[in-house]
Amino acid sequence: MALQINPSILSADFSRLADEAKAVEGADWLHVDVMDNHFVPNLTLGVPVVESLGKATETPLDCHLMIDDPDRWAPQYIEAGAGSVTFHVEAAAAPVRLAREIRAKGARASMALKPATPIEPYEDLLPELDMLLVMTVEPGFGGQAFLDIMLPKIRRTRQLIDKHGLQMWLQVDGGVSAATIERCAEAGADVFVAGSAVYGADDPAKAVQALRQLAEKATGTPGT
Ligand SMILES: O=C(CO)[C@H](O)[C@H](O)COP(=O)(O)O
Repeated sequence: MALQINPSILSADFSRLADEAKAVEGADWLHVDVMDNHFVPNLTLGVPVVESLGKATETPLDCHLMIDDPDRWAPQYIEAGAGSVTFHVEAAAAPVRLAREIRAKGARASMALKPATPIEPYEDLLPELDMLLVMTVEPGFGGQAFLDIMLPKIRRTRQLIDKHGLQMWLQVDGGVSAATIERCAEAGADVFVAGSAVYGADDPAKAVQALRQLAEKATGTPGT
């Protein structure tokens, strides 16, 4: 199992996005939170900014669409340079068709679950996905406290992935920090989004390394 740390640009200084992206080169992916002020009560950035970010960094872009109508918008984020696109199952009209379209366009297909959305109804969809994102805060804002009531869902999702013999990744996002990453890793997550824990640190690149070491220690697994 590869362990990956994905800094979330949501916690960066938006007036210096290119520099902030460069500050975490060495991370596995740059997590880009797209919010539309409808699906979540916050507004961040859209396709043109993703396109510019892609030109500013060598780190591949992991775009998390917290938006209504991802069926319509996801292809545009791939064309803008996203290497992985996550849509919310609560917002997608046709999640299977959307996952297939994302893969057909050459990106990794990922589906997210808000905290109150269970994994079990979506077991049969797992083979259509390259990653499943279990939100560990209510989506919309960085800097929230980790919801440890999500740990059983992370465990159950890992069991389903293993039961089906899938190689897909299991991502967690929200409140992931030095204080919580080991519990997430022990529960079976292998991709960790961290916003304030990385960009709130004096040295974001060192914070990425420190988080990676903690996740590796918790699982006894070297990362990528
Ligand atoms: O999706 C998100 C919020 O909806 C962010 O990626 C997440 O909150 C990261 O910030 P932090 O690590 O500070 O919680």
